[in-house]
Parts: sequence; structure tokens; C-alpha cells
Amino acid sequence: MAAACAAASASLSPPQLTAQRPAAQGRIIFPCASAGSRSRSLRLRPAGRRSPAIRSMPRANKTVVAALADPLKVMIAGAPASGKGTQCELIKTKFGLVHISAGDLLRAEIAAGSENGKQAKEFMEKGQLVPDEIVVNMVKERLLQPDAQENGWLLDGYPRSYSQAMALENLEIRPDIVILLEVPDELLVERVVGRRLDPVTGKIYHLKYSPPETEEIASRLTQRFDDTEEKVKLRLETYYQNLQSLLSTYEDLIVKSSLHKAERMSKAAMLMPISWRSVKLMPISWRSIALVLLDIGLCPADDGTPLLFCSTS
Ligand SMILES: Nc1ncnc2c1ncn2[C@@H]1O[C@H](COP(=O)(O)OP(=O)(O)O)[C@@H](O)[C@H]1O
Repeated sequence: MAAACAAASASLSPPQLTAQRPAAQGRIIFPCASAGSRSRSLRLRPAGRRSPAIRSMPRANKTVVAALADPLKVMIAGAPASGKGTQCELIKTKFGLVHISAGDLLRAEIAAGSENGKQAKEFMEKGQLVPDEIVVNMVKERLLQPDAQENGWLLDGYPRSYSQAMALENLEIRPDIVILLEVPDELLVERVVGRRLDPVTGKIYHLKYSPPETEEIASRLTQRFDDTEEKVKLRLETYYQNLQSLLSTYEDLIVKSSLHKAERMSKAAMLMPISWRSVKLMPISWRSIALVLLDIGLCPADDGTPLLFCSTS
């Protein structure tokens, strides 16, 4: 396991899926895991024996062999302010996936003043799920667009109910891995209430843990209309009511990052039990990629707690 992890995790640079993704054989380049480490490739070929050329390579140059025809598909779930946005940025950058956030799609509808947006806002203000009639098609259409089909996708905040999960299952749209971020509620409320957005750069700040660098930035920060203590409590309630449907639909694909455990464990101790079960259950073709995904690193969040998937490069 450790050797496989090391081999896979050493290969990190933005994937070049589009240009080099033939049906049964391709090549993904991942960024270096840390400054100074060499860029290595994950060579994708039909499962089976490695070629003599690969077998005879010196260990440091060996590529990880995996069968892969399709681009990576990742789902990420977690309570409000559990860190989905931060992790999505890092995963997106590492793997070149198209980030599709259901919440962002809805906010774009609101900003555009569309009928869907107007209806959605009423539910969002109450911390409730926006009805399927609006959300399901919106997400489905985005997932089916060519960029997501070609580069793979990172779906954030969808599905949030059994019916939404089934809508994807009926279309035979399944992720390769589902990342679930677990963070204690008291931290979540504090994170949400202090969260601010810089509308110019898109950067997220926290008034206490990650304050704006200058007065000028501070003066233009905005707060999401549903980021109040009262509303986040409602959003949390909705989240927990619907979590079970996600867990049961993707039971075999879920990788959990549990913050309360992470606080007490070393990086290795935390990553192994999380990753090992899912990796074993995952189709052979995705094992090496899952190992890469799970070994990107660990670094503190703004409030000092550890997060998975922080960039180490
Ligand atoms: N899959 C979804 N189904 C229904 N409503 C959604 C969905 N995703 C987001 N929403 C609505 O948008 C709001 C904001 O979602 P999001 O931006 O993901 O933030 P958070 O995860 O922090 O609540 C939710 O509270 C909900 O009202």
C-alpha cells in the first residue's frame, strides 16, 4: 500500500485528458507533489500485464499502470462551510476537472434575474432545498456539456436528496469517487457567520481566521444572503435530513474526511483508513487515481484545523 501510494502520489500535474485520451489507452500527467519533486506520468492502458519496457524501468521512473477510458468524475459533499469550496479549487487545479457547484448555478440564475432564480431564492432564503424541477435539469445539462464530458467533472452540492441521486442514476451518471467532508457543527456555524466574499477576485475570506489583506479589500467584501447564524442552522438541519440518501446511494464510493478524527491523528494514520476501504472497493482502473487523490496532502484550514486535499506544491 505504502509503495503504491508513493508511486501514485509522486505523479501530480494538470491532467491532459482531452488531447491524450484514446478509448482504451491514454496518459495523465499530474503535477509534482512537492516543489522539486519530478513530474511523473500515470500511464493508462488496458488492465493486464505491464509491457517489458515498463517492467524493466528503474523504480523511480516507473509509471503506474491502470485501465481507463473515461475522465475522472468526482462528487464532493459536506455541510455548509465544511470546506467544499476550498477543496474544490485544489482538486480542480490538480486534476483539470470542471467544477460544477449546484449552489453557484442557482446563484447565477438569481443574478440573471431568471424565473428559476426568483423561485430558487425563496427556498434558499429559508435554508431549504430548491425543488427538483429547477435543480435536476440545471445540473444535468451542465454535466452533459462537452467540457465536463471531455475533462471530467467535480460535482459539488449535488445530489442532496434521494430523488436527485436517482435522477443521476437513471441517466447512468455515476461518480468514480464521492468525497464527504465531516466537520463538527460548532465550527461550521462560526465559519459561515464570518465568511465573506471579495466580488472582484472571487476570493473567500473569514473575518477572524483569514481577514482581508487591505482596507480597500475589506470595504468591498460581501456576505452571502444565507450566511447568517439563523439560516445556517436551518441549512444544517436540511443537510442532515438528506445525508442518508447520499450515503446509501454511493455507499461503495464514499471517502470520508472526518475532522474530529483528523485532529487526533497523524497524516498517515488519518488517510489510510479513509482511503483503504474505498480504494479496495473501487474498480481496479481507478485505484491509482484514488491514491493520488487521497495523497495530495494535509494542511491547516484558516481556523487551524486540518483539511484534506491541500496543495503541497
Ligand atoms: N442540490 C441542490 N438541491 C436543492 N437545493 C440546492 C442544491 N444545492 C444548493 N441548493 C440550494 O442552494 C443553497 C446554497 O447551497 P451551497 O452554495 O452549496 O451552500 P452550502 O452547501 O454552504 O449550503 C442551499 O442552502 C440550497 O437552498
